[in-house]
Amino acid sequence: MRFLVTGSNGLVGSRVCALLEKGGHEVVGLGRGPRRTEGAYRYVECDLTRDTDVAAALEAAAPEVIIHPASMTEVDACERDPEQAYAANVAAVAAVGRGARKLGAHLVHVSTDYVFDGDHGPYDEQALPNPRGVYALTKHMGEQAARTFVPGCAIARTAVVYGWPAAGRPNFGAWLVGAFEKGQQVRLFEDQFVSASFADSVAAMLVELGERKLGGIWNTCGADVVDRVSFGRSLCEVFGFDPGLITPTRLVDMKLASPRPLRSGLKVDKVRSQLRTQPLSLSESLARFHAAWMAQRGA
Ligand SMILES: NC(=O)C1=CN([C@@H]2O[C@H](COP(=O)(O)OP(=O)(O)OC[C@H]3O[C@@H](n4cnc5c(N)ncnc54)[C@H](OP(=O)(O)O)[C@@H]3O)[C@@H](O)[C@H]2O)C=CC1
Ligand SMILES: Cc1cn([C@H]2C[C@H](O)[C@@H](COP(=O)(O)OP(=O)(O)O[C@H]3O[C@@H](C)C(=O)[C@@H](O)[C@H]3O)O2)c(=O)[nH]c1=O
Repeated sequence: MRFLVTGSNGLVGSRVCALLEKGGHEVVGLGRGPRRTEGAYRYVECDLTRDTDVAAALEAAAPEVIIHPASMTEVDACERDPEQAYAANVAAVAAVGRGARKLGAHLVHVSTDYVFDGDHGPYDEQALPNPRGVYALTKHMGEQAARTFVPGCAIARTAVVYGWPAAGRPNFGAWLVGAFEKGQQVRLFEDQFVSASFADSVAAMLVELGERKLGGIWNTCGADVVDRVSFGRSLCEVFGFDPGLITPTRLVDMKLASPRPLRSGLKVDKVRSQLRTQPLSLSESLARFHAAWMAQRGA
């Protein structure tokens, strides 16, 4: 099948491209600026906030399926720059959706657990979003934009994605490993509960949604809901780092620009029962994360 993947320089997009290539699919990766990932798949430079460029790139690639992870993902930067956040997380989705509609392509749109307020998580696919903060609001609007142009699209919500090697912005897991390796103290939120997700596993679920052209909402994330301190301590155990480097703190004490959901987390019963790709437990995810880290160090 012919796939087009946006955000191919990013964490999720790079994994999706690699997996599709491995699966024998024809892949076009779309990214902003020069290519920053390996692989034999075709790379096309495209700023998704430029409607006419998006239309032209999609038409030229003529994909059967589009997987759309590209997004402005720095939560606090979105809060400070709503114009940019709207352009990347809403208008760009509309542009991709319009192109998909014109081509009759299936669309797998990638979204987030942050569409929920985090008052009563974990959430299943039926739960009603109540976004707080600019990143969350724009991601929620992005979901509506995708559904407006491609009613049969898949909305794949994921959460706290981490992986090695880190592509795109520094991810939570890679950031922790970097700090612990240097013996640096980190302050971790003890009161935010999340479905942390291993990037390769998320990519595998997105690929299955694309290959099977499934529509509707899907929680494509890790199987366990965990607070950030427990995640850090589990990571220390698997990697052999000192858990004493973790100072538990409350999210509110970090005085971040954007609000974040506290009791978040996504339920994975639907994915478990309907996808062949099964969500990974935290311990399996961390074991794979560690293996990838060791492999890159040549160990
Ligand atoms: N990472 C996480 O913890 C989570 C992510 N998600 C969602 O998953 C998806 C993938 O995230 P992830 O891979 O981790 O994020 P990354 O930040 O690693 O990748 C996002 C990519 O989108 C690209 N991009 C942003 N704006 C544009 C634009 N205007 N034109 C073209 N490309 C653009 C970025 O390009 P550039 O490199 O040039 O900036 C980057 O390569 C996103 O939709 C995100 O909302 C959901 C929950 C958690
Ligand atoms: C989690 C955490 C982060 N930090 C720092 C690291 C980093 O500089 C900054 C933000 O961290 P994170 O990126 O992990 O947190 P955050 O930006 O909230 O992560 C979110 O990203 C978006 C894309 C999503 O969709 C969400 O699911 C979620 O993964 O705060 C701490 O100091 N302590 C902590 O406990």
